[in-house]
Amino acid sequence: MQLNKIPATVVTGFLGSGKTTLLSNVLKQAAGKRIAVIVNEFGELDIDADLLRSCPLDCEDEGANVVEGQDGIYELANGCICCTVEEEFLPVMQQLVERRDDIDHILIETSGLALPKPLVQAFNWPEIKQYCTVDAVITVIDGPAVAGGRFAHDVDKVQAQRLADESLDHDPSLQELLDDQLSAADLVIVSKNDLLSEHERGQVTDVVAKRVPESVKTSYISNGEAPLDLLLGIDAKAEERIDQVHNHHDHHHAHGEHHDHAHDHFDSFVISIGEVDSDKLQTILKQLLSQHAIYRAKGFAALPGKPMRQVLQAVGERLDVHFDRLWQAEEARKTQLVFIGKGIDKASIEAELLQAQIAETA
Ligand SMILES: Nc1nc2c(ncn2[C@@H]2O[C@H](COP(=O)(O)OP(=O)(O)OP(=O)(O)O)[C@@H](O)[C@H]2O)c(=O)[nH]1
Repeated sequence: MQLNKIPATVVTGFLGSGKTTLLSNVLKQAAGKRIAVIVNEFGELDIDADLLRSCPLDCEDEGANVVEGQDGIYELANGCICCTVEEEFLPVMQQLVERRDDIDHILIETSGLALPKPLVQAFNWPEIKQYCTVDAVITVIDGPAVAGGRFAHDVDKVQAQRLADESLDHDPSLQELLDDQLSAADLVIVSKNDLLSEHERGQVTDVVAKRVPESVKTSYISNGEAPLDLLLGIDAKAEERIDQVHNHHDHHHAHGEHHDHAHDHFDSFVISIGEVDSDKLQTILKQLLSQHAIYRAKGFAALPGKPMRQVLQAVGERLDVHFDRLWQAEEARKTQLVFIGKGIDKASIEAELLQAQIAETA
């Protein structure tokens, strides 16, 4: 009898495209399923794992059983999973394989700068292949960003002309990442459908159609809300044909040589300051987002006298802010934000943000 392999779903997509939002919805819906989650972050702070763990106030506690031990969420922070397959990903997969009787499904969120191919190829390593299969590579793309020509300059001529003047948006490495992340897709999820007009939806459809075969389904979703049977149980066995998928970055990975990888050209740092004035912080952040090539900023803010922690999420120039949960007794109340971008300077960004810090009173 053939051994039932554990299905693993690889969720990939650029910084801020909506991967964590999608995962968190899967976990909410997957009642009774025992799911192990591997979250990989490019920055040094594992904010996504923290967000997936944090239970909102209205949490009804009826979602998936995230598998026991390390609470089932494995964090691979500080690096890109596609470059640390052997050192970081494989050992975690080996741990999961040992616990295979307790696991129904594995969900893997790659960092926004990761290429899915090397990760999927790792499923052909004998230690993994015997017990696991890639159920699907799900590529999440940010609908409004793609329609706005942020990645692909074939969106439309007027946009392309406008973008030609904006160095922030005119970045060929982003197009390569989009191509490479889409080339491995078994399912394409276009996120932020709520922000798309009919015309923009058509633009996104055109961009996707040029990059994936017709057999690959595309779904438009809002706030990660997709039915579970759309996302899980696709049974694509993606590892079996991943070697045929062509990537811009193939040669960099071919001989374990990662030095000129696309994401080497991105800067990432964490800024940690004290309690802040929220309005001031948001004003400063918005200014920074419009002036610098910051692709992603996210983290938490501590506000004086507020028992709740504030989450800040910036994607491109859009900033979302909400309170997610109470600060816990053992946590230091501080404001911590990770920045990922190009040519961005930690000292100058920190100096700006410090203007929002509340002076400590003795
Ligand atoms: N309006 C809207 N916002 C969304 C949607 N999906 C995600 N967002 C927001 O987009 C931001 C980024 O979402 P995440 O789910 O954290 O994106 P991610 O791909 O996990 O980001 P990284 O892990 O940093 O690459 C957050 O502020 C989300 O609330 C959506 O469908 N509609």
